[in-house]
Amino acid sequence: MSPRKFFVGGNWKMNGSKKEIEALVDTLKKGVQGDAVEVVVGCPAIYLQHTASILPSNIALSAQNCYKVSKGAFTGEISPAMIKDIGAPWVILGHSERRNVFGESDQLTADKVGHALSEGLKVIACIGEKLEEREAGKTEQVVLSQISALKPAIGQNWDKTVIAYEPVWAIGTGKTASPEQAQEVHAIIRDWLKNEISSAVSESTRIIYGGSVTGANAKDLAKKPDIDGFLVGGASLKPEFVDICNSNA
Ligand SMILES: O=C(COP(=O)(O)O)NO
Repeated sequence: MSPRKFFVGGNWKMNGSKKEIEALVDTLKKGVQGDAVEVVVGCPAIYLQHTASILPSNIALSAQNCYKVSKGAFTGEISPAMIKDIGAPWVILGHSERRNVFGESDQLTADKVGHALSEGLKVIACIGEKLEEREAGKTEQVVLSQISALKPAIGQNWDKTVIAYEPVWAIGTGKTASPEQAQEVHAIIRDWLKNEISSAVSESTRIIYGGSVTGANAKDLAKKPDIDGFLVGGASLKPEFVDICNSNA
């Protein structure tokens, strides 16, 4: 079990409607009591303002992406300033779908992370290897390369950053990393934080797991000492998300 405050993020991705979000928030209101767990929900940008208006105070709102500057001729993009303006304190950045579907590089991800933090947002920064990289024995090399690229952007803002380890081969596939597989990589990340940043940052930074987390497998994953919570996709749209939020109890 982790000594850090448990953190569960829901990543709704490109799903939902005003009606569906209202129903989901109602379920969360009834199931997620108090603030023993830090719960954050990431909704599509178009619904951020509406969701901000109906979320209870113990659940925080996150955007799923943003650009690397505050304003300008970037059609279709949103900025950290806009996300803050509508009352969302968090943003998810570097998700594997941004990297692999939309071609976002380590550098662009770092630029976005640095700008979002400089604008006062808190960041869930995602890293994770592809199946072929794991099968080639490159998991540690890939994951540490990705987090190293974020180091200058995060700077002194590790207290506003959560690291999400999301193996690409586990996202949306139903093939969850085993607790042992996830713990092994989380421990590698924790060691990197200690050696590259500081012991204090290593001890305090939440490292959360994402990739086919469900109400059924969350408890076993949560028992591992370096798994500090989850970033949940599909299951965050279902009532079982409440079970995942309560999985470290
Ligand atoms: O992308 C994910 C995980 O998605 P799933 O839970 O659907 O595998 N989190 O950001």
